Amino acid sequence: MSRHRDIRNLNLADELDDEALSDGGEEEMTPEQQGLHENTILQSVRAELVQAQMNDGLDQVRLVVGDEAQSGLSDNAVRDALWEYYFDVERTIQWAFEERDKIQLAKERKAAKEREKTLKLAQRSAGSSRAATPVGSASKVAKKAPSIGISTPPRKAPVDQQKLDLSGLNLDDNADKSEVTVEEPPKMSLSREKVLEEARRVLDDQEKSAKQRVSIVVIGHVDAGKSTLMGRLLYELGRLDEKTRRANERGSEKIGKSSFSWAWGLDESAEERERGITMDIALQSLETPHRQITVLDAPGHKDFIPNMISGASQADSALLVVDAGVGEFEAGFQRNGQTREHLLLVRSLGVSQVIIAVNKLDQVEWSRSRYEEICGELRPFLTQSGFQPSKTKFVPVAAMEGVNLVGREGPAAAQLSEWYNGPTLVDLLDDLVPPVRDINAPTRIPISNVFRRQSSGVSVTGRVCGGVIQVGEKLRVLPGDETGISFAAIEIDDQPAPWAASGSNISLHLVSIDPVNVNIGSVLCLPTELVPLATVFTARIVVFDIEVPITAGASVELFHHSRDVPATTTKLISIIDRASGKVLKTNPRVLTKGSSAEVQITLRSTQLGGQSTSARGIPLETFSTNKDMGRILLRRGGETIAAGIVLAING
Ligand SMILES: Nc1nc2c(ncn2[C@@H]2O[C@H](COP(=O)(O)OP(=O)(O)OP(=O)(O)O)[C@@H](O)[C@H]2O)c(=O)[nH]1
Repeated sequence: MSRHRDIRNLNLADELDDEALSDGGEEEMTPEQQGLHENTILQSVRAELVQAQMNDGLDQVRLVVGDEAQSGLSDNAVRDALWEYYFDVERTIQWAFEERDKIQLAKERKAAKEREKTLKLAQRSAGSSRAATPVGSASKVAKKAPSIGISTPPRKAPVDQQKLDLSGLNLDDNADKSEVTVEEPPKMSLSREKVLEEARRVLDDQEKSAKQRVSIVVIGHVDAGKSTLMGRLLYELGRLDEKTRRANERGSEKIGKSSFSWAWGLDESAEERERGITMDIALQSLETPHRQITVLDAPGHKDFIPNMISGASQADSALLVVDAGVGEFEAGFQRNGQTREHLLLVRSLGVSQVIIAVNKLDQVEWSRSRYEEICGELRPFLTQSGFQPSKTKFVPVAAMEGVNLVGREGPAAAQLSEWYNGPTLVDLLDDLVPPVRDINAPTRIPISNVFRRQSSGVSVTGRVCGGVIQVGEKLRVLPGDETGISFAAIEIDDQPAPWAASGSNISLHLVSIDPVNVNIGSVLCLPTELVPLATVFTARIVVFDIEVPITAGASVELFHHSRDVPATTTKLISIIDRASGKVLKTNPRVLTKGSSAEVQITLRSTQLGGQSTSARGIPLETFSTNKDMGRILLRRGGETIAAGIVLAING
């Protein structure tokens, strides 16, 4: 039986051969870019594995566990076995990442020690009685973290770095000659009360006069035109300069993908550009007359739904892009299409306002009836999914030609102008309702991305889900027992800020921390206001349109912000009437589609290298304590089966 690709046998030289894609391929990658590039490759390997597994996974598992008829195993048992297998693959890859990071860290520590030794020797031999200036002290400004997502286009790697087993992940001794600095945390400039006061004042002022901040996740079926739309919009609003646009045009033409040139404004990794699909969340910011908008461009392909969930959990609102093409809209909207799944997911994650851009109208000759047909199909589904009609807005667009994004001038828009005189996309974006910011709540920052640095510290991105933080403040990272970590810089939309309040999408540079303990899905909080760690909890869930019912003891994948872990629905407690909240049935045997239920969920232990490791608690809170921290999703076999809220932490 063909097992999954063993990543230790991958030929990185082949994987990295992206000369044709890189703009200025003769330049060597910086170690930071090399690290990002390797991450991109591992992510794509993971995607490939999942895809291969989903394609022939059931057959493969049948080979292992035996044909159903012979073994007497039920379909459910086979599916569970498949999921065990899937998690095994996931853990192996995770393990490779962690090994790479550990080795990198050990090297950094060694280099730092050697540096310290050399400094001491130098001082002694100079006979100086002065203390050495600490290297990389507060005055030495940390190098800017790469912006969020895989946004630095990788350069071609030198050939001798292009080998992969674990040593090929850029771990050989000669690979790292970068200077290692030890940064000291800066001091807090204001007391906590003062920061809260200032935050309140600034947010009030913003509400009255300045631009208010909102974040939006761009969702929709694969190839609907999400990245093209955002790339073109960035250009129209002056956020993408002419030079970059031309470079993207030339680059995409060179590899025969000229129709993706606008998408290159957001899809920046070589893998994404080569395949013509978005794989990870790309983060950008743009301004409309009254809004400062953080844009999270999500992947449409079903293999990357976990990344899409991570993006959606950081957003206040959604922009759904649908393809008006005949058969294309229908493909996205059918059962299992991502138009449906994405809408359900974002609503379950708390997003209540959505703009629907009906795209590629140029392909249907600007047909008004096609536009109205699509709006008519979507409206009832939006209402059923829990979106209020007043919070759903439709807009006809053609992303490639830039029609009705900021205006409707020029011949390309003439046919649309004959029947449409409503708002443009920018008008609707400018009207988005900003989030309610609970700045008095305990500080919570679920980490959505981690950038380990060649020097000291680690940069993370995430959304503040409650409270306020300021530069220099001590934080705790959970899970883990690392206390007293601190951060040297905050960025909001790539701009440095002294503090950040609930609802902001931020990038933080953490110092005085062992980077091994900072992972995607970890939560940062104040040491005085810890988040509970849960391995068992009770949740109220709504079951999606599934074919195989949920049973007690079923294996599921639990999603919470950017984390996904294996879990089991250990108890089906009751079926609830959605409208009245009354218990309809206790201890049901199964949960079928559309039902609302209370269940107990237990995190599962994992198998790594043949050994079972017990489940580690994840930072979780009840929905009544913090809405953003108390939402979960359940997936199985690559399908989202339920969404829910946490009612109680049981252990
Ligand atoms: N004719 C026409 N084609 C478009 C338009 N917008 C996008 N496309 C094409 O649709 C294809 C997919 O565009 P992308 O922007 O990559 O789609 P996406 O939704 O971001 O794709 P994923 O993120 O991978 O799901 C590309 O070939 C685009 O050129 C449009 O307005 N008109």
